[in-house]
Amino acid sequence: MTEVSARSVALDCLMAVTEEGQFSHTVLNSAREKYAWMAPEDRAFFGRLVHGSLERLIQLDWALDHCSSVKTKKMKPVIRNILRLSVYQLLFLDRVPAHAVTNEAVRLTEKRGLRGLKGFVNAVLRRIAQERESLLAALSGHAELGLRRACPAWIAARLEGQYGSALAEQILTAFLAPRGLSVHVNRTALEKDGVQFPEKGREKLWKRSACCPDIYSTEAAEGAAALSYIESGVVFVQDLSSALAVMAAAPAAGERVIDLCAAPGGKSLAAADLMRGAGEIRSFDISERKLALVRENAARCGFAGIIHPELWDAEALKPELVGEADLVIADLPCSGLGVLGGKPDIKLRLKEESIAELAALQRRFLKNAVAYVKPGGRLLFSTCTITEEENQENRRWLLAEYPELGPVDLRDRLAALKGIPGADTLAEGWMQLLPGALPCDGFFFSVFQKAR
Ligand SMILES: C[S@@+](CC[C@H](N)C(=O)[O-])C[C@H]1O[C@@H](n2cnc3c(N)ncnc32)[C@H](O)[C@@H]1O
Repeated sequence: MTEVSARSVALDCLMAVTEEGQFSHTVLNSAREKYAWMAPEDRAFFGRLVHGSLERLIQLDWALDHCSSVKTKKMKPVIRNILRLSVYQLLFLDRVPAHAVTNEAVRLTEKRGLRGLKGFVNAVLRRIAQERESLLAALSGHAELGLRRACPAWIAARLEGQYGSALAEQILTAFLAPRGLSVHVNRTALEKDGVQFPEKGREKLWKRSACCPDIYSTEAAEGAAALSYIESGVVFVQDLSSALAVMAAAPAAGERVIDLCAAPGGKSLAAADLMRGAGEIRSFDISERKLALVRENAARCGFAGIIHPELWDAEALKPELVGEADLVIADLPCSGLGVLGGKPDIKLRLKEESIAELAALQRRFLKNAVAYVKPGGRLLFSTCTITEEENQENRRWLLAEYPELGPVDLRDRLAALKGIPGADTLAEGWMQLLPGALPCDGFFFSVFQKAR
């Protein structure tokens, strides 16, 4: 019975993302809060439905267009989304029998006041259930990479152009793989409070990263195993890629750090931990709402004394900070093509022309970032994307525009990455992490030192 409500919540979330343009993680977080009374498995179920339907949306619409007389574009939004949720279950989830999926979709159609379309919904879903195997075979063997791997054609073409067919396929396949939860251990808290992580008897739930000793991951559904650790600040949620970027910048105890675009605070937290809570981190962001998260995260992890969140536009220079920072972290807004696995709505939302606009925006932020670095200090420039324009081209631009910047050899700092595809550029001070090569997001980092 509660599963009916879970589907109804999933429908509301999917409508908010696809019809109103809201962000999936924001919509899902609010739904999880609002429906905290639901059984954990129902909350996990609506989360799975929304994430999966967005992740596979292109394939779901293709299957619907194949099996319905009315094309998805012409359907009423609520019907389109009821069908998407249902086709996702029919094609990609084994746990719910086809008749139950169809019955629930028909019931939902009636509940949403569209009684007259019950027959249509029923007929389309019955046909998709009947043709399931041939639809899946047609998708997985489709000549177009985008359809084969549930990604807009322009993104697939761009990745093929930049990385070649085999690597583009690897990247897009990795985005579709199930994701566990990755956390960064708060060594400062462990040392101070004598706490052990993972607790005795629960070690088997966690896998320590071979590339970064502070990162652990768990397969446990919805990260339930991690909740109490996160709440007590023993760990914080962080992908391996972000932890590697901060390790590359090597923040040290007592340093003055500026984190230019800090929210929700992941890099600031990792830096504060490597600094063992000693020094100063000015954590700027343009969003007051997101700065509240930095504040919350810092307090929970015991770093309120070192992390100082502040509302500031990275495009505006703070003259009193020019030449003051030992380290500037410029983890900049970007197209987000490296995190499609966790935020699948990016592939539905992003426009190709935004890539050039974002690359230009990054240069405006980087100009100020360079100014804050003191002689002999470091700059970390990173993004969670995998496009040449935003990453390598902006790195080359920095070196050409600011002769006082030089690359930092990162081989010793990230010795565990030796032999990993893409790690050969660490000697030049940068790396493009690609999903599939390592169990992490697609991410770019580059570290520079300013001449003394
Ligand atoms: C990639 S996220 C930063 C992630 C963060 N460094 C972390 O590790 O948790 C980019 C951030 O840039 C912020 N941002 C966007 N435009 C900005 C601006 N003009 N000035 C300052 N921050 C900005 C966004 O609010 C967002 O929080």
